[in-house]
Amino acid sequence: TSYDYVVVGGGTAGLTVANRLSEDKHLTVAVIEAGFNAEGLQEVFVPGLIGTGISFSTLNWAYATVPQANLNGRVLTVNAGKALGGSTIINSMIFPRAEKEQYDAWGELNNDNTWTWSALLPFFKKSELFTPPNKFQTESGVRFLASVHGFAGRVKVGFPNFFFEQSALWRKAAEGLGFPASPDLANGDPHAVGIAPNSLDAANNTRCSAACAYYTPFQDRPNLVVITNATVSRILWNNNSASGKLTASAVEYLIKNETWTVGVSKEVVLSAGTVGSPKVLELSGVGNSTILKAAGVKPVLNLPTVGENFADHVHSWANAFTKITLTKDALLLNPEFASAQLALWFKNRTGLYSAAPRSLSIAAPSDVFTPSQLNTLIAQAEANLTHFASQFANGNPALAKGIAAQHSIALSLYKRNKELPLEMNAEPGYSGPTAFGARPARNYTAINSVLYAPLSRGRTHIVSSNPLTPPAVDPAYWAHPLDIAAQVGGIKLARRMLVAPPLDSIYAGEFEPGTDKRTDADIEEWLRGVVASDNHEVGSLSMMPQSLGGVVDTSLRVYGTANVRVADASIIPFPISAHLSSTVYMIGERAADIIRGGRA
Ligand SMILES: Cc1cc2nc3c(=O)[nH]c(=O)nc-3n(C[C@H](O)[C@H](O)[C@H](O)COP(=O)(O)OP(=O)(O)OC[C@H]3O[C@@H](n4cnc5c(N)ncnc54)[C@H](O)[C@@H]3O)c2cc1C
Repeated sequence: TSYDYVVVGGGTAGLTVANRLSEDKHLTVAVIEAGFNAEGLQEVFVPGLIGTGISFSTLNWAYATVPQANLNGRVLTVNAGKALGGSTIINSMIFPRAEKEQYDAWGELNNDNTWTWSALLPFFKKSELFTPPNKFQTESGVRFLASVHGFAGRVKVGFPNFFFEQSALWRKAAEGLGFPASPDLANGDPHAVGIAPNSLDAANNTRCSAACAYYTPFQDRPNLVVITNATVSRILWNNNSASGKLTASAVEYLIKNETWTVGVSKEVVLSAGTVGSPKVLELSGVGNSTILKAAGVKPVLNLPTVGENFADHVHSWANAFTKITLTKDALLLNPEFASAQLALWFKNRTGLYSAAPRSLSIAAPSDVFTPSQLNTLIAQAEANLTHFASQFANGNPALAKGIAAQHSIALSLYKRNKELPLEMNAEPGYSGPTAFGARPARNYTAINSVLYAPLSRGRTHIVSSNPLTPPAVDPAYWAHPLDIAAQVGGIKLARRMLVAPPLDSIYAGEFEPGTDKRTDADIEEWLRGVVASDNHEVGSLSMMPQSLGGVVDTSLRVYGTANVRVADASIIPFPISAHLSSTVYMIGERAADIIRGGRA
């Protein structure tokens, strides 16, 4: 069999592209997905069951990193969904957007004004089916701007039916510390505090994943075929291409141990995610020839930056005991209460399980550093710019220029107080590194502090020609001093928040990092032992000019190939100040529009 388009990976962007291409009845589209359709599992569709059941065990690639040199040699886990719908099956459903300036910087890096906030906003809207807040939600603090949302798209976006009291106290505390109240965290100006929209079907309070949005309602389309439980091993190439460029002719995949192939008459779209997509390219012979040969793969096209420029957000926390008893901890502390709440959710879609997180704020440098600290940090980063850019580029001179260009943009945004280094979000219950049984059995308030603008860059590469062998993922966390300073600053800001009025009214003492961690050095040392991936990996097949070490052009086509494009988080050139899924849907919409010649 042969299809016009074969999409590798039925995740966030993959299903978006497949859906939009198959709107044209004359096109045939196949999606090949390693996981299964998990839409019917309650741990998937009930918002408050995020992370429970088999979410994190089975529906998860759980990529292990190589030991992290700057984090005491620890091996961390980068989670990524393995199911139809990809990471939107297991993610936290938080659905804001990054700041305008960062999308504009994609255009600046690529000298292409079709990749800017204003050019991309229509594609954000196209993906979205937004339900405005009802009276209860508005009274509970939800605010929104109709002008930035889409009302006829596919991904259902709305707000939960339950709001924790401590989250409201935290939002007021953040406002007291100078964060503006956000009119809408998807408006491109997220230096503010507010309640983020969720990828949630407001009509019945269920998760809306990429499968819910772009597959389930369209599964009867005769020209759309989805093959699940099928792991793509490689792209097969046509030897005598007229264009002189590498041309995909088929895609090979494994079901159990059996090998299958499917023909491609137009294009392959790689949507296997930031770790999965470079893996498939490398297994297909496209990448750094030295790395491929070492893994036992015959090089077909030397494109040395495949898998490089990898970056991820870094998660940390500060938490305190709280006087409030209606927290997420109550569900763990009291199983009977938890059963009653779950029954309540099934009965009328309310209660603690109806709430996906979360109230959040995005901090600017001025919230984290004093002016003199910031000046010193920026001066040091500028002085060492070429040093770090070439260190992170793994010996590739073009990529060194690309990373230097990314760092210059980030630092100039830092100077204008426009780079947003940290997300601070309030967790109405424990969030931190200590397991349930190992911490005091109490109620908590936690502030997650997530490094959003890391300058560190790492890589992901295959180590074997066996498609079932996981790649070596090296995010190189904390390889840049500004990243460390920002993350330490985030913990100090989280501590200030925990005791700021009116949140101080429920404060019952700090648990973590703990009052013995007093100096910056104490905090830094503690963080090295506990920080985690925020599962927001980007950049491994970056959209940048080839002269800057990019892998895809602004049509998302892999350099040197005639008919292979990439649509997923791997094309995002540098980390952005938001949870990623809304941006990845936008990329999927844009990719389909480009493929259909802007006629969609
Ligand atoms: C635990 C967690 C929490 C998160 N929380 C949030 C959040 O609250 N809000 C938010 O906006 N973002 C969140 N994110 C991030 C966001 O969900 C992802 O960045 C985004 O969904 C990635 O989209 P993608 O299309 O790049 O990849 P994915 O959606 O991961 O899709 C890749 C797909 O390819 C498949 N695949 C991979 N390799 C192969 C292969 N060889 N053959 C066949 N199929 C393959 C995978 O199984 C998967 O279905 C979270 C992510 C995780 C993991």
